[in-house]
Amino acid sequence: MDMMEPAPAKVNLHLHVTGRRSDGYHELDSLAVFAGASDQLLYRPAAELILEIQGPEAAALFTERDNLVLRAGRLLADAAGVPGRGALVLKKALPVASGIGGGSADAAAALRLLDRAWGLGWMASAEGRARMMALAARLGADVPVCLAGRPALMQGIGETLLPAPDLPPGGMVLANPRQPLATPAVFRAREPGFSAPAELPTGWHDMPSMAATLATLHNDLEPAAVALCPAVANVLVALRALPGCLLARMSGSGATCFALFADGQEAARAALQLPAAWWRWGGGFTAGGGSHYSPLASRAGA
Ligand SMILES: C[C@](O)(CO)[C@H](O)COP(=O)(O)OP(=O)(O)OC[C@H]1O[C@@H](n2ccc(N)nc2=O)[C@H](O)[C@@H]1O
Ligand SMILES: Nc1ncnc2c1ncn2[C@@H]1O[C@H](COP(=O)(O)OP(=O)(O)OP(=O)(O)O)[C@@H](O)[C@H]1O
Repeated sequence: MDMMEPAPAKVNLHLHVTGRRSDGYHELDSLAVFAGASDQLLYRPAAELILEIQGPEAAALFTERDNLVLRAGRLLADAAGVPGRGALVLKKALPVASGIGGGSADAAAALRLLDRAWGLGWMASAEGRARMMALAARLGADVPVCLAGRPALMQGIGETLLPAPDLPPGGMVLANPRQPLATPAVFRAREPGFSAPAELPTGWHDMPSMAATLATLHNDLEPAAVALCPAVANVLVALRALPGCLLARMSGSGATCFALFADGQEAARAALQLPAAWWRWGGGFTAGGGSHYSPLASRAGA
């Protein structure tokens, strides 16, 4: 019997670039949430660590020499001092290089799944979770939030996770014009200058009030992404024209954009009105997936 772990898409509701470190990485302030759109990772025992990739978005990874799932598995095996064996199947449903952290979600799912499969039990103790978080940060800036697997305010370069405001129920549409965008290129194309961190309330009771707050914020990578991939602007226009759309914005480094709706069923219906040539998804928020936990520090004033 296979073991399974979901790898849900991460969506940046706002993304302010607040500074730049001497090593070139950018400091961020970003409210990250998770959509129901998800990859899946399966495990069964095997003599060595191998990965098979299936699913509608698998082809983009067939030439990938160093899949993040295998990197995560090797890193965990080394850190835990175990042989690190298993046959993994990645069912890839999220578009690759699209600003919704698909690779990061897969790496985080691999850490959670192999922790269970290899009987390590790291995720069951605070000390083990801290060690796992450190491994996640070595795999990529988005991997810690994906390991946490629940809404969080990301700061630092992504390794500092603070509690998210209480989120209202609601719906989301995701749309991608099927053009990959490389994260480093988008950061490089950014106009110079920095934004202040967002000032967020402790929560929102309904989606219109959350959208009203978010409308005062922005994604600092959006202009650079539009310059590199003009189709992003078309996606934003199409999302804003959907009935019931409360706010539309790009996620992460793009090109995927999201739109917020009052409820999940309305979002699911709206997604079907977008061009079928795009990757599109509509539904509700999720608290994450699988064995998520909350390694979140406390937010000043929260
Ligand atoms: C833009 C976001 O998606 C927002 O959630 C993430 O910050 C990107 O996270 P990621 O794809 O996991 O990023 P990584 O794989 O760690 O880094 C890819 C490249 O993006 C740039 N990068 C990434 C994260 C960050 N805070 N500052 C950066 O400047 C760097 O050029 C880095 O070499
Ligand atoms: N399992 C994986 N899924 C997706 N990409 C992977 C995977 N393993 C390695 N990669 C590499 O990582 C790159 C970034 O992929 P990913 O889909 O995570 O980008 P992204 O959605 O823009 O991420 P982010 O929102 O974190 O910036 C890909 O171009 C690919 O070369």
